[in-house]
Amino acid sequence: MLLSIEDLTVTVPGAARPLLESVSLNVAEGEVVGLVGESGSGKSTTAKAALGLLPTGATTKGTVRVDGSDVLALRGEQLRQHRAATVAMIHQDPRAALNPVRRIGDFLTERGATKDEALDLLAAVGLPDPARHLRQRPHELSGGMLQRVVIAGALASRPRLLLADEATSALDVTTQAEILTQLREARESRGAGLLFITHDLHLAAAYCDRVHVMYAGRVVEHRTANALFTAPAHPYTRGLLACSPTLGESHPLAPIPGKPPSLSDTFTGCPFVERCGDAEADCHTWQPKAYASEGATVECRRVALGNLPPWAAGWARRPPVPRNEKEGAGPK
Ligand SMILES: Nc1ncnc2c1ncn2[C@@H]1O[C@H](COP(=O)(O)OP(=O)(O)OP(=O)(O)O)[C@@H](O)[C@H]1O
Repeated sequence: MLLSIEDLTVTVPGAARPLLESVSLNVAEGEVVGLVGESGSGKSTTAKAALGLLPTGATTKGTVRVDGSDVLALRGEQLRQHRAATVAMIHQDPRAALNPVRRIGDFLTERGATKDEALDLLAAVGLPDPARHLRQRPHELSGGMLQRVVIAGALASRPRLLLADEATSALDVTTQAEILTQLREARESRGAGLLFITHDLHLAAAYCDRVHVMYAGRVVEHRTANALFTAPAHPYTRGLLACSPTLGESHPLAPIPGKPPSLSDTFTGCPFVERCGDAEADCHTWQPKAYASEGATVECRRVALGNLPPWAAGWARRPPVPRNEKEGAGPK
């Protein structure tokens, strides 16, 4: 497995609850894995953990392995090498990644590309005039072109794992589609894995092989993209689908009531209970844990009990079992 995050909990001083709690997530070679959720759910913190980049003063439990290396144990030169060569992160704002006074060519060669490779990379990400772009500075290119440059820069070091954090969210839909295609091709031709972070569940479902849904620092559902889209099991996933518009389908948008919790909010039971239209009294005291069935996991007491709301009936053909506990240790 290229990226393997096991039961990761990240706590920072001053926060009433962990930033991440019991997060488990894998990305295999050549795979595109999605990470979705509202703002503050912990998506970026999860991706940064793969870079060994955690908030100052953070304490951790659990493991993060990339290509076999125990990332949280890397220090000094090993950590620098890991960030420079094994993993590459692409952010939403390309201008933040580029030095405004340096030429595009310098940006690529600083990342290990020769001049010929830099030309090939710019062509590979769909830029029209690579030779000219090499001599240009960031202010001479549009936002969409700069994002392609940043992707070329991420590929220059031939990383094993690409982390795309809302990498296409600021772009118009045509440019977004082209960049997603370039990322997929880059991944296929290089056998890299891609962790794709977005707040757009429809985009994740269309683009990824598997999707993790995060809420309040936890992975509340993990399924194949198709299963997540056609038969969401967690009420939060269903809420995300119901409040995002789709082309060609007319359905009234139904926002999820309430707000995502902040780091000062603590929970006595399921973190989603206050916003959940399907909650029962016991959900207020139910300690969340992941239940697994047929390669998927979900953290919902009703699903764990088999007491499914009608819309989640497609979830499991056999009773789910707790992922982290012995079979039989069922929910309250
Ligand atoms: N360095 C830090 N120190 C303290 N808290 C942090 C730090 N970085 C992130 N957080 C907090 O951790 C929580 C998760 O943040 P994170 O950026 O991972 O969420 P996200 O899902 O990526 O959100 P967004 O979509 O807005 O980027 C938030 O409440 C955030 O304020």
